[in-house]
Amino acid sequence: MTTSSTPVLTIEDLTVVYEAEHPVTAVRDVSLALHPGEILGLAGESGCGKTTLAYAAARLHRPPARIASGRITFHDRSGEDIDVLGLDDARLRAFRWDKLSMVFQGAMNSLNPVTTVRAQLSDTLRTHRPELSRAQIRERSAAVIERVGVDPARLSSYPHELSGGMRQRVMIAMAMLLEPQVMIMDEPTTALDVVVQRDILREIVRLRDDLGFAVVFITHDLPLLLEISDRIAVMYDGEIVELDTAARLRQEARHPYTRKLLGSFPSLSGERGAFIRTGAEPEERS
Ligand SMILES: Nc1ncnc2c1ncn2[C@@H]1O[C@H](COP(=O)(O)OP(=O)(O)OP(=O)(O)O)[C@@H](O)[C@H]1O
Repeated sequence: MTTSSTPVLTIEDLTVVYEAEHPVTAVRDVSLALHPGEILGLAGESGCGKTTLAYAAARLHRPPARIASGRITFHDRSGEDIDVLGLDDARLRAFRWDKLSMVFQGAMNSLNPVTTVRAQLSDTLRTHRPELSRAQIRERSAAVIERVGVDPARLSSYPHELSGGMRQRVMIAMAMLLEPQVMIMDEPTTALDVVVQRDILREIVRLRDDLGFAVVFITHDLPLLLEISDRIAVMYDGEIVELDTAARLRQEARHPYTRKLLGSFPSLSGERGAFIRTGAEPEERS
């Protein structure tokens, strides 16, 4: 997918510290530009700071995490530049889900167990789109649930009546509901079995193609990340040490850590997208 030159989100010199007894600088001077419609993969070993960066970008970090310095700017399609770190609580609530949304690992468990899928979707729509009529809310809820491959009859279901895969799809529908320009996905399918993961990932790529939102995608599955990402940022000890297209990283990774990371997957010469397009299993992807 080609990317336009004006980013949708820019992160500049972001530093995030956990103010524990021994403070940990989990994200160090990170700068990043996310372009409209691109899938940016975030790779790196456990503990390198991926989740901290993702949470901070959505301003979802909680104490002891503190943003020590940096700027996050959302370049809205309306032309307005939004200073994300400067938003007050009310504006932040309006910003989240609407402009930028998140799907985290296990997000499916954050669905409210005592309300139906329909009620959860319509609550969000009523809050953020008060101008919509009841009929429009019903229509939109059915359309979004269908888009993520769930039968709209399921709108009347409670979360416990759905499989894990379906619940995670509902969370993706929630994240897409207001047509945000950026979605941050941290291990969105990790808790699911491989076949369901593949179906959902294929769906995410297709939806991105249709709707044009940008995605920051975090997974430990490097082969998968290489296939679905337009560019990959490699993090090491809180810093982004390399950022390039998946193809170029495969051929000419400069940083020793990236080479080590790629070297640990000897069969990574497969054509990008084969897994998503054909559903080939990892061992067939050589
Ligand atoms: N609540 C916390 N208090 C103190 N340190 C923390 C806290 N949460 C995370 N850290 C530290 O911050 C660093 C980055 O953690 P983070 O979870 O962002 O890494 P990650 O790359 O997402 O790891 P994983 O891939 O395992 O999810 C690690 O050193 C971790 O120990």
